[in-house]
Amino acid sequence: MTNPPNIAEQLCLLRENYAQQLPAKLAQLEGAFRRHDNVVELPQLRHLAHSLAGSGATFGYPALSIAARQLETIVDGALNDGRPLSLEESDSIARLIEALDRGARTPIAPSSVPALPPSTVPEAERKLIYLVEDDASLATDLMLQLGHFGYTVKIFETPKQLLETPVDPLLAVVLMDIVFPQGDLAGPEAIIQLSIAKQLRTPVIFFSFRNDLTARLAAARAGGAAYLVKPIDVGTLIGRLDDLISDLPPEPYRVLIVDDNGPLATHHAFTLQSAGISTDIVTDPMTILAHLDDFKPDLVLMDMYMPKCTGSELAAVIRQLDNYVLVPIVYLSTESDTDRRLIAMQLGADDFLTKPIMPEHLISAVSTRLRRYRVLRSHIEQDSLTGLLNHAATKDRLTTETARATRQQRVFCLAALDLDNFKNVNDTYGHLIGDSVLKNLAELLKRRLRRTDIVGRIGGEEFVVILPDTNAKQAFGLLNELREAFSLVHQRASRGLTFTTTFSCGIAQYQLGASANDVHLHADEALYRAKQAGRNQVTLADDDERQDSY
Ligand SMILES: Nc1nc2c(ncn2[C@@H]2O[C@H](COP(=O)(O)OP(=O)(O)OP(=O)(O)O)[C@@H](O)[C@H]2O)c(=O)[nH]1
Repeated sequence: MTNPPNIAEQLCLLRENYAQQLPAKLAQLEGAFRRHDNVVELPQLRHLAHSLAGSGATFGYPALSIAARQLETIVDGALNDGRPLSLEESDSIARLIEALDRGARTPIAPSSVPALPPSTVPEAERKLIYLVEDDASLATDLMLQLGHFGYTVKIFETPKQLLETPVDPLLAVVLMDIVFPQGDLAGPEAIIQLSIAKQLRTPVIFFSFRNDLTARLAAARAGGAAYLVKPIDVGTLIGRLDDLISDLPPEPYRVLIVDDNGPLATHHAFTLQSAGISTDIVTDPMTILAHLDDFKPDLVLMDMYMPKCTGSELAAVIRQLDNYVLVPIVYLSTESDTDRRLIAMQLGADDFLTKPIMPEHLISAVSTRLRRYRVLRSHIEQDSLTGLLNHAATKDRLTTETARATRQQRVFCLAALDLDNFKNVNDTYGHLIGDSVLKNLAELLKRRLRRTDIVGRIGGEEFVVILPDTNAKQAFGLLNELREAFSLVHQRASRGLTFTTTFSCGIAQYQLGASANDVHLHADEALYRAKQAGRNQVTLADDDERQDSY
């Protein structure tokens, strides 16, 4: 998300620019009216009136907007009948032009833009965990295990040590044992003290070999967010941590604004950005396909009438694209004619918002639709076991990434991962334990990769990772690190037994002109070679191997 430094100032600047350009726009409209006997001028007159009707109120000229809208309706009538303006209509327009002039001289104060939500510490930085555990070997083991998933763990041997340490602002969670040499409930007692003394707000997970009601009650009274019984299953712990840290700022919503009126589009963009929504603007509708691919909007906010093509035509085009069949398309228009609205909606749009619109109304209307869309999309795209993208969604993302790389001459890598001898895991420990291995790998990939990386589960024990703007050498280093980390994760079987397992990986770097299928095929071939060479390794596709040696 790119928020401008001061949105209120930027909006003020837009208003000033608009005010400066207004006399010229009115003169242009008057000129077009003077030549109205020439029927060719009428569309131009309507266009100018339409533009003023849509933008006037947004920039503080509501009276001008109303007059322009009336003028547009009159010209529209004549144009629809294919005739020149009648004498009566010309008189009305002359009066409306006077009203436009008056409206231009009486701007109203701008409505305030909602303040930005309070900033949160970025996700990448909120991975610090305090672990309070007197068994040094258990503490070290847990620290290493959590480290594989990208968490930083600080160990305290006693609750007293924790009480004496200033709380780090980046602290995400406290992991607290219950029993210490100092007392059978020393852990929860220390947390109560800490909460009072330092107003600890961080969630606490208690863990213990004790599984009795007294211990659990003490943990609950100390405000524990979860209770785990030793031996701790890392997968379960990671799941709890994820639940607790899920108040992290979600990926910002993305709104694509399509409007040939640049200042108006910018105004809407600033309004939405003030609510933390990321925006992209299209002023030339003919460039929309590239914007869709690059920006991947969660909603398209569209003007109805633009030169070159109308909003409805554009909506119909968007609906032809498989990836955008569901994305909400909302018109932001001065159109009030119900029939025309209905026709426009039939071509694929979801709703109409009427211009001018108050900033808070725009934000609220757009946010509701964005939330609904994200929930719907996650149901359709997620693999239910791991929460990663499913096969179809991953394929879509790969196609999109390939198109983007081709167009922008960028690089990306595709990594194909497959668990080694997974059938043995299922046969030895059972299908449920196999499932938890799959979940653990998914967690590791989610936690250790960038937000911009795309992770999907495309088959039973097959995963892929798309790494945008990453070359083969970088991808090799990264996946090899993940391979090693995963091989060290203690997978928990029944009766406290643990085992380790590995994956093999093939990586292909996108080569200019290649298709999504080509890239996938090359990654699969490299994966096959990794399996043939003994498993638990990362192999590059032939082409990439020749380009660099490692
Ligand atoms: N637990 C679990 N197992 C699954 C799932 N989907 C597929 N599998 C199992 O994954 C195993 C895949 O086995 P194979 O394709 O023979 O490969 P492998 O044993 O992993 O051996 P290599 O790939 O050659 O290293 C089969 O036993 C499948 O039953 C799932 O959702 N859960």
